[in-house]
Amino acid sequence: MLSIISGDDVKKLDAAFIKATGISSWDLMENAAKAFFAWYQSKFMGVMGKVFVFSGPGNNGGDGIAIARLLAESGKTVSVIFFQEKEFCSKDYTLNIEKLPSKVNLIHISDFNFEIDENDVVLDCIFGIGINRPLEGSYLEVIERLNKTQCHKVSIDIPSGIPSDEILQGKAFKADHTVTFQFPKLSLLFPEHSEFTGNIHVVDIGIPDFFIQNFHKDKFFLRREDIRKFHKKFNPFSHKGDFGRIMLIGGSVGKVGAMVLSSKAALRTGSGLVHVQIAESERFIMQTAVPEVMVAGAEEIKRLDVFDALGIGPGWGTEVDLSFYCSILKRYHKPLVIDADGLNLLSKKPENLKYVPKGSILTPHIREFQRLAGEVKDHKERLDKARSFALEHGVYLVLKGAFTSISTPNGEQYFNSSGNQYLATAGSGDVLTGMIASFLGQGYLPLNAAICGVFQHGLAGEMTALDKRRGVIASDIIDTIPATFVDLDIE
Ligand SMILES: NC(=O)C1=CN([C@@H]2O[C@H](COP(=O)(O)OP(=O)(O)OC[C@H]3O[C@@H](n4cnc5c(N)ncnc54)[C@H](O)[C@@H]3O)[C@@H](O)[C@H]2O)[C@@H](O)CC1
Ligand SMILES: [K+]
Repeated sequence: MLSIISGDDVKKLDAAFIKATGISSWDLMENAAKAFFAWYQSKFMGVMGKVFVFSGPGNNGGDGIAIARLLAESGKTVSVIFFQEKEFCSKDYTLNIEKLPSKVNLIHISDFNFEIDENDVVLDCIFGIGINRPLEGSYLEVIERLNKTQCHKVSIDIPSGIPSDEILQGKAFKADHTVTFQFPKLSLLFPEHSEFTGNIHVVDIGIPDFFIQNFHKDKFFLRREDIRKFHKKFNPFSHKGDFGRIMLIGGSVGKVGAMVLSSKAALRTGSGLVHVQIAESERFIMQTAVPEVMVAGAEEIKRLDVFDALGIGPGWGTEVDLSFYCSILKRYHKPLVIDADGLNLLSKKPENLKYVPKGSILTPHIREFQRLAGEVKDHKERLDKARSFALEHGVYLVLKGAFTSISTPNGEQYFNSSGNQYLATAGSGDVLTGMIASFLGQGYLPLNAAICGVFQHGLAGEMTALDKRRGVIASDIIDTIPATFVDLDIE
C-alpha cells in the first residue's frame, strides 16, 4: 500500500530521507530519472521517433535533463527545450545540464521551431508538484501549442499546470501517460484531471513506504500486491458455514435482475449460502435464474440474526415501506452493505442513518452520494465530504468511480487502482454489492471486505475487457470473479 502525501510534505520527506541515508538530492533525482528510463524502455521500446524534453526551471525540469542524458546514452535522438538560463534554475537542474552529453541538442524555447512528428515523443518536464500559480506567458503558449500537436506525450510526475493536491485552475499539459514518482499525487485521482493525466503509472524511486508514512497516515493507494493480506485463509476442513450465510434484500417487480446479479456475484465470491428477499411475484424468475439461492419467506426476515451479513438495496425500488426498512436496520446488529435504492431511501429520510449498524459499508456512486450528502463543487470537496460522512456515521463509505475511494470511520481513505471504463455498465454496482456482502459474510472485517470487493471487481472488469472491451456486461464480470482469485493466487 502506498501512502499518498501532500506536495508540501514531499519536500520535507526528501530532506528527511537525504539526512537519514546520506544520499544527495542529485542522487534522488538520478533515481527518479532511472526509474522513468526503465519504464520508458518497457513501454516505448518500439517508438522510434525523436525525443523532445521540455524542461522547466525547477526539479521537474532537472528530472527532464537527467532523463535526456539516459535516453541519449541509449542511442535516442534527444533535444532539450529549456525556458530559463541555468542561473535561474534549481541546483540539481544545473548539475545535470553540466553532465549532458554534447549530442543532446540544447535549444532555448524562443529558438524552437516545433517541428514534431507523429512518431516523436514529447516529455513534459516543465512543472512538477512545485507549481504555485496558474500557467502564463511562454509556459502557457508552449503547453497550448503542444496540446494541439500530434505525437506521443508523457508527463513526468504530474502534467504541468496541475497542482499536487488541488483542482486545476487554468490550463495544463495533456498527456497520454503520466509517470509519477513513488506514489500517485492526490490530484491525479480527480476525475476533473482525467483528460490531462492519460494512463497513470507509479514508479519507485527508492524511498521506503515506512519512511513516507512518517509524514502522512490517512490516504493510501491500493495496488495488486497489497490485496492478499486482506484475505482470510480457508483450509480443507472449512465447511459451508465457514463461508457464510448471507441475505440479500431488494428486487422489486421489473428489477429482480439486480438481485440475480448480486446473488450470483456473492456465490462466485465464495458465499456458502445465499438467501434473497424479493417481491413475491418475482420468485419464479429468481429461482430459475439462480437455482443455488434460497428465496426467503417472511419468517426468515424476522430472524435476521442467523445471517452473517446482509446486502440491502439492489433493485429494491423507492416505494419500500420505510418502517420495514428501519426495522431491518434496527434488528440487525452486525455490519451490513447498503447500495442503490437502500441508499436512495436513506436520502429521503437522512435521520434513519442513525439506525445503520456501525461499521456498515455504504456503496454510493457519485450521484447517490450527492443525494445522501448534498452538492459539492468538485471532487476534492467530494472526498472531504466522504471522509467526514464516514467519520460522522461510523461507516465505511465506498465512493464508486475511477479510483473508487473507501473512507473509513477513523478518517482514512483508500484509493483503488484496478478497473477500467468498461465497468460502467448496467448491473455492475449490483455485482459489487454481492461481492462485498459475500466477503463480509465470510467473516472478513468490513474494511477488508470493502478492499477485496472493490479491487477484485475492478480486476474482473480488466480481465473480462481483454477480449470484450466495451461489450462487457455485468454477467461477464461475475463469470470472471473466480479467475481473479486464481490471478491473485488466493486459495
Ligand atoms: N521525492 C520526489 O518526489 C522527488 C521529486 N523530484 C521532482 O521534483 C519536482 C518538484 O520540484 P520543484 O519543487 O523544484 O518544483 P517544480 O519543478 O514544479 O518547479 C518549481 C519552480 O517553478 C516555479 N514556478 C511554479 N509555478 C510557476 C508558474 N506557474 N510559472 C512560472 N514559474 C513557476 C517556482 O517558483 C519554482 O522555481 C517533482 O515534481 C519531481 O518531478 C525528483 O527530482 C526527485 C525526488
Ligand atoms: K511535468
